[in-house]
Amino acid sequence: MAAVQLMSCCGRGVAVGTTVYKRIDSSDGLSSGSRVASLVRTSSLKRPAIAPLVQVPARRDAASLTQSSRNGVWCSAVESMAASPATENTLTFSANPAERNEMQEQMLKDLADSDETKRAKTLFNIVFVSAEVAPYSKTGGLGDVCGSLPIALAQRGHRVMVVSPRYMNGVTDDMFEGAFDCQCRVPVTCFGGTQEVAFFHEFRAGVDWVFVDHPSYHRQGTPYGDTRGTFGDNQFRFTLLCHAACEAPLVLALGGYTYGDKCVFVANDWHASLVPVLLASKYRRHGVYVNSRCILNIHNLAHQGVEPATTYSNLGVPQEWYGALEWVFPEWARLHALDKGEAVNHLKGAVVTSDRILTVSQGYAWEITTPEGGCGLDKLLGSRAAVINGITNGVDVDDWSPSTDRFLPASYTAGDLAGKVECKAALQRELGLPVRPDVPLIGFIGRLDYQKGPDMVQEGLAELMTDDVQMVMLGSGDTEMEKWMKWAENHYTDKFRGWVGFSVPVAHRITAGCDILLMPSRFEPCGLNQLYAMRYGTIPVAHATGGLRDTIDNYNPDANNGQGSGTGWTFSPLSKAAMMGCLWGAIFAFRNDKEGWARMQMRGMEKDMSWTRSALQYEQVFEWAMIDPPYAA
Ligand SMILES: Nc1ncnc2c1ncn2[C@@H]1O[C@H](COP(=O)(O)OP(=O)(O)O[C@H]2O[C@H](CO)[C@@H](O)[C@H](O)[C@H]2O)[C@@H](O)[C@H]1O
Repeated sequence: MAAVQLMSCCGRGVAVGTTVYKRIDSSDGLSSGSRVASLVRTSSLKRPAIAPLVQVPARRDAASLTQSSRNGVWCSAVESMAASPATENTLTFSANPAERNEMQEQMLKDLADSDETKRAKTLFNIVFVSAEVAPYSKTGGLGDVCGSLPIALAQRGHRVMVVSPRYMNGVTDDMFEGAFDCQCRVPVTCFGGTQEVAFFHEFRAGVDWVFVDHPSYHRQGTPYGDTRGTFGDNQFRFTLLCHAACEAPLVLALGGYTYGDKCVFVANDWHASLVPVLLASKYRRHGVYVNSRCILNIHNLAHQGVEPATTYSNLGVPQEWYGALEWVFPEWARLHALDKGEAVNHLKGAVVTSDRILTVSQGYAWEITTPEGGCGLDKLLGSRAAVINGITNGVDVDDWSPSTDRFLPASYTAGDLAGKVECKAALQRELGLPVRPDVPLIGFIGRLDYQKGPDMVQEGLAELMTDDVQMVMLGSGDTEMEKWMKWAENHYTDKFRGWVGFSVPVAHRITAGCDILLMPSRFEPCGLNQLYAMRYGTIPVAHATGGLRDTIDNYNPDANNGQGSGTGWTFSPLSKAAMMGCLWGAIFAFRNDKEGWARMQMRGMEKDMSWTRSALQYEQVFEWAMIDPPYAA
C-alpha cells in the first residue's frame, strides 16, 4: 500500500458573486451551453515545476477552522479517516496553493501506482448526476465516463447511483427498456410552476441507474438538440434534472433502502451544476445534506450554461443566492448601450459552491486556471486551486478491447496482431478504398467543432494527399465541415473518405483498422480516442494539450538501448506546419521502422488504462472532501 498523505484543504471562502467575464460564441450548435471558443488557446502552455514542500504534523489550519460552522461534522469525518487503514493521516502543509496542488497531484499519482486491494477501505454512498450516460444516452466522452466510472466504483464496494434523464426518443430509447417505474413522483417548483417528475430504475453491473422522467425529455433528437439546433429550453430541462437528483437519494428506496442524506455527489459539467447550489441553499438550511459533499467534475469548461439574468428567478434557488450564479459580460461583449451584460452562469455557480473540483486530466486541471484555458473562469478557479485535482479518465475495457470487440471482423491481442491486419483490410473494403496493407491509413473521429480541430485536417489535407496515404474522417456537427468532407471524398476518390454521422460501430472499426489516429484538438480536457487508439495498436498523433499531452509519450526510437520508448507523437504549437511535420515523421516510421513501430504498438496496448486505477484516485478525493465542512454561505 502506498503511503498516502492527506493535506488540509483550506481553499474555501470564494466570494459569492465574483464577477468573471466570458465571450459567447453563438455558433454552438451541438451540445447545449455556451462556448468560449475564441478565448481558448492552450498550445503553448507549460506546466510549472513541482516545488519543494514543508511537512508539519497532522492538524487543520486555522483558516479552515474559523470557517467551519460544524466542527462536529469535521471531527467525525476525521475520525472515520483515522479509523481507515487505507490512508495515513499525515496532513501536509504548504503556504503556497500552487505547491499544495502539486503535492496533491503527486499523492494521486502515488496512489494510482499503488497496489491497492480490490475493496475500498472507506465506503461511500455516491450519486453521479449527468446529462448523458452510456449506453443509455451518449453523444460523447461525458456519456462514456458516466457509464463506466460508476461501475468501477461499485466494484470497489461503494453504493453508487447515477441520475440522468430518460430520453424516450433520444439516441437510443429502447435502451431504457430495462428500467422500471419506481412509482415515486416528486413535485419540483421552478419556472413559475410545479412540475412533476417520475423516476425509473435499473440495477445493472452493481449500479443504481436512475432515470428522471418528464415530458421535456421525450422529444426526438440528442440529449441537447435536434436537426434544427440546440433546444431552447435546456436550462429548464437540466434545472429539473438537478432538483430531481437532489431528491432521489432521499425518496427512492432502491433495493429496500434509501441512500439517505450522507452522500458524495459528483456533478458533471454545467448540466448538473445546480446540484451543489441547491444542496447549499435549499437543503442545508433545513439540516439536510449537512453530512454530504459535492464534487464538480469538469469534462469541458467551454460549455457553462449561460442564460439571461432574468431567468434566475426560474431556477428554484432562493433569491439571496443570486450572487453564486451572477455573471457579467465585459463591455465589448454587450449587444448595445443599454445592455448591462448581466447573466447567470450555472457552471460558475458550481465552481463557487462545490466542495472540491475535479477535471479529467492533471494537465487540464492546471490549464483551466490560466487565461488561455480558463474560458473566463480562470481567476475564480485559480482562487480555488487548493481544492482542484485532475484524474485521468480510464477506458471501459469491456467495451473497448480488441480481443472481445463485437464490432470488429477479427479479434487480436498485443501478442498477436494478425487480426489488426484483417481489420484494416475490412475497413478499407467497407469504405471502398483500395485494400492495401502497405499504405498508411490515418483516422479522425470526433465532433466537427472548434475544439476538435477538423479545420486543421482541412488545412493539411491537400499536402497529405500528395503522398501515398489513405485517410478516413468520422464525425458530425458543423454543416460546412460536413459538406467539405463530402467534397474531399469526391475529390480524392481513392484516398479519402468522410463518414458524416454518429456511429459507434464505425468508430470501433476505424480505431482498430487505422494505423494512425490524428487528433489536432485545440484543447482536450482528457480525450478518450487516443486511449482507445493505443489500446487497439493504433498510434496517436495529437496536439500537445490537456489530457493528450498527459497520456501520450513521445516516440523515441533510441531510448532503452535501442528498444525505443513512447506510444505516439504530440506536436506544438497547433499549426499546419507542426501537425504535418509530426504526421510525416509518423508515416516515415510506419514505412521504415517496422520493428520500432510494432514495439510502440505493444507499449500502448499494454498500458494500464483501467477505470480501477482512476477509481482509487476518486476515492482519495472523496476522502479529502469529507475532511472539510460542506460549503455553506
Ligand atoms: N461521430 C462519432 N461517431 C461515433 N462515436 C463518436 C463520434 N464522435 C465522437 N465519438 C465518440 O464519442 C467519444 C468522444 O470522446 P471525447 O474524449 O472526444 O469526448 P468529448 O469531447 O465529447 O467530451 C469531453 O469529456 C470527455 C470525458 O471526460 C473528455 O475526454 C474530453 O476531453 C472532453 O472534451 C468517444 O467515445 C468517441 O469515439
